[in-house]
Amino acid sequence: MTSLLEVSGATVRKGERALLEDVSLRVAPGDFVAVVGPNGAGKTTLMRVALGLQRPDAGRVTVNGRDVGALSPRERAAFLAWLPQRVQVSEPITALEHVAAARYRFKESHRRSEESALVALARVQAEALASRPITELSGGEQQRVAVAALLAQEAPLVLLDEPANFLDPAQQLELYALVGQMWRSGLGVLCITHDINVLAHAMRAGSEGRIRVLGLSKGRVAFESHYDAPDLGEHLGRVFSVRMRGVEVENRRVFVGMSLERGE
Ligand SMILES: Nc1ncnc2c1ncn2[C@@H]1O[C@H](COP(=O)(O)OP(=O)(O)OP(=O)(O)O)[C@@H](O)[C@H]1O
Repeated sequence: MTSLLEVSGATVRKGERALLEDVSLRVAPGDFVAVVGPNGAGKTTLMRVALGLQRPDAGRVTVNGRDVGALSPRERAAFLAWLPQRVQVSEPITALEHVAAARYRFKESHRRSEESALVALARVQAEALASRPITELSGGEQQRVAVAALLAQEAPLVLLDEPANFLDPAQQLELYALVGQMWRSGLGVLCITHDINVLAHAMRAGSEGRIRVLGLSKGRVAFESHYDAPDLGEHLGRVFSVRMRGVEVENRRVFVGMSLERGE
């Protein structure tokens, strides 16, 4: 399948420093690409570059074959939907209005947008939140509404920037289970996280090998692998400067970090 999103040799500099150096990746519908790396590795910079919010100093980003910078917001919204760490809404609009607004690229009546928004809210079991002001929802409820907005946008690729960062374990699990459903329904997922274990909630036994993992360190690609690769723990350990071991828990592979000293 063609890669709808292609980042080729992206480099971002701030003064003498390279925040991103020659990073490439491709995401097609049905792909799941996880970008992992420690704080400051350049993950969010890569996300901003992929979304066209930051122009790389070198390299290129294309969406459906066109330079991302040449796309209007409406055109870009037809291909890429973005789930940030936290919903940024200062106006007390309702959850329904928020989700309906994600359909702005469609030329349709307000009523039609709201009908589609209700369907999207129902898909994430959040119909009961429809008339609640979004500013009054808990972090987990807001992220569920944000996932409904992603669905309502009907874009073939979703970009997630550590969307579970502020959520408790139960809410994290729920959010990534939803992401897994979206992936299985055929969407392409580019997911940035410093905690690889959240991905275990998105996959089903047997699908680990389909999750590509790109490790970033100091702005560079440190490794490219798959979730089921035997040496993934070693790769992760190297970029996070710990020892990492993959262990099976209830048929899922998770990674446990241990200090370097105790192993030596
Ligand atoms: N506008 C900026 N000016 C200068 N340095 C910046 C700017 N934005 C980011 N940086 C630096 O670039 C590096 C990469 O930042 P980035 O936010 O992409 O990392 P990250 O991997 O997403 O980190 P985290 O996991 O902490 O969110 C960091 O060292 C950061 O301090």
